[in-house]
Amino acid sequence: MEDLGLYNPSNGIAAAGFADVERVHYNLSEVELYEEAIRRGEADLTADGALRAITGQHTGRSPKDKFVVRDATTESQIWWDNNKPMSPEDFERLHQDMLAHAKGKTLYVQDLIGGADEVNALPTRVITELAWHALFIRNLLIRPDRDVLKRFQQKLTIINLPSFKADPARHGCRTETVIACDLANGIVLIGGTSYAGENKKSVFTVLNYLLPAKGVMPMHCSANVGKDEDTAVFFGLSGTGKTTLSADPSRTLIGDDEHGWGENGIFNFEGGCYAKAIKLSAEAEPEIYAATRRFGTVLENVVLDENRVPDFDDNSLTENTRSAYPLHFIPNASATGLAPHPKTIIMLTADAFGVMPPIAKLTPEQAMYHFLSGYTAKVAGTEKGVTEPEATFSTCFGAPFMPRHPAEYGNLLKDLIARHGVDCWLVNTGWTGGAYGTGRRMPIKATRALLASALNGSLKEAEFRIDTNFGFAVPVSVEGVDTAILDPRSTWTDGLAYDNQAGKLVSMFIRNFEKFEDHVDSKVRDAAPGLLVAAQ
Ligand SMILES: Nc1ncnc2c1ncn2[C@@H]1O[C@H](COP(=O)(O)OP(=O)(O)O)[C@@H](O)[C@H]1O
Ligand SMILES: C=C(OP(=O)(O)O)C(=O)O
Ligand SMILES: [Mn+2]
Repeated sequence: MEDLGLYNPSNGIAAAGFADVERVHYNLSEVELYEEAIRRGEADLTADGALRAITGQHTGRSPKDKFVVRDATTESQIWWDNNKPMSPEDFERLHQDMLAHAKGKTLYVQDLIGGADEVNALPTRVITELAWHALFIRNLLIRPDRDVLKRFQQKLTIINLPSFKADPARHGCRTETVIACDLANGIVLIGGTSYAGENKKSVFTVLNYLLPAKGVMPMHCSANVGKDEDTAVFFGLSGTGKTTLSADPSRTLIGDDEHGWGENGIFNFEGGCYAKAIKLSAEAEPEIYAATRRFGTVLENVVLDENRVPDFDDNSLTENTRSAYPLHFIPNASATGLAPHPKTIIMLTADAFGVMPPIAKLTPEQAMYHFLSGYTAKVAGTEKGVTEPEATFSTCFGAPFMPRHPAEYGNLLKDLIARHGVDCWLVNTGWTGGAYGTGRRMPIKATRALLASALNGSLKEAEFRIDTNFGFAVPVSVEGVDTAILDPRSTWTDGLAYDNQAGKLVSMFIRNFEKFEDHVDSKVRDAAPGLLVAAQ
């Protein structure tokens, strides 16, 4: 039975090949989705009125199970070294099998928009098996007005059936879990995982494919804007602080994760945030904490106590606990998702080796070098006994979401930085006083103080030293910040151990960059770390 409500029947999901489903709910409201999710036993109400769901086996994304259809359109467009191909035949079989799997099921449809900029907006229909996924994606994307819904025409369709198990022999995938992107036809199929983040990052992947063709730079970054219309964007891999640091009471939040940069400035792709909830504290992150403890928010894998109060310190389900809420749950969020051309670019890294300074000024060439490198370090925190951090180089600070060659994104960014005279900084939100295991995480307070002076322009006037390992400029003292942390070597008890660790990290950068050397000019190659030391 199709409950078409506001809909022109020609745009029901029957037209997309679904037949004999038990029921389809179109664009249910938050309250209705709560009722559905709780009635069906998918989720629980928390003491604060949030909706809590547990995802089981998958508590994070499955990048190894993500595929892009390789056809005549995508063949020459995609960076195949980084994207796994799927044949159109395998995709079609997967599609048909998922449509068959949906028979007899209740489905939830949300018609939403990816992209706050009207010209670049991607109307997206998300068809889910789980009511709580429908609420998640409704919180995360842009919710069109009711009158827009009446004439909604999707350009992207996401079908997400967590109970569907893919068959590697039949569908050309790797495991029972699959995220298959047909970029030419605007269809994403998700099966075998209920981690909600796959939904939002699928929209991001499609926009990362579409926008460069229009000369628009898609970015894995958060963004906010100050009173003087001074926009800042914060690039960074997962866990580096995009969401945490973009929530700033003195600035208007544009978005916490994905933006485009076009002719008129930047625009959010989304209409909501997806914050990490592990160890969330009211003191360090008051806005996110408040947004997390209220009606409408979806909590993912957060443990509740016997009174259904969230315990943010409990990592027994995963380290990657999440809170998903609409943008307006942050008090000073933008209503439009639009902001002027950035004045400042921050590249965030969580360096678990404790080598990088808490902030460094980058030349445009160094910015390009670090953008293409995309360095952060993962800590093996969830595995017992493992204390060694692991370096990650994920180009454009988001390799799993980039269908095109990094040089395409790099060239777009390089031109934008030059055209708008943007100041670029590298910020280490990772370890200080030693590597992970010995040192401690950079205090959020210190990071915020350094960012404040970078964004208000005063930091540019500071005295700088040139870092002998990385060649970038590091401030010697900053008002309101403990001078000692500005020089990471001095925070280690053993200076030679620092030099040794720094040398290892420099080598990792150099080895990683080899694949980009033919794609950049000599000035960017010369921005590599270690060269300064060698020249001395
Ligand atoms: N100095 C710091 N700067 C930013 N985040 C920090 C810092 N120290 C600890 N954190 C924690 O690290 C995590 C950063 O995660 P988040 O902002 O969600 O990253 P992203 O959005 O880039 O994935 C949060 O849990 C935050 O509390
Ligand atoms: C949603 C995600 O992004 P981030 O951790 O950057 O917030 C994710 O990696 O699943
Ligand atoms: Mn985030």
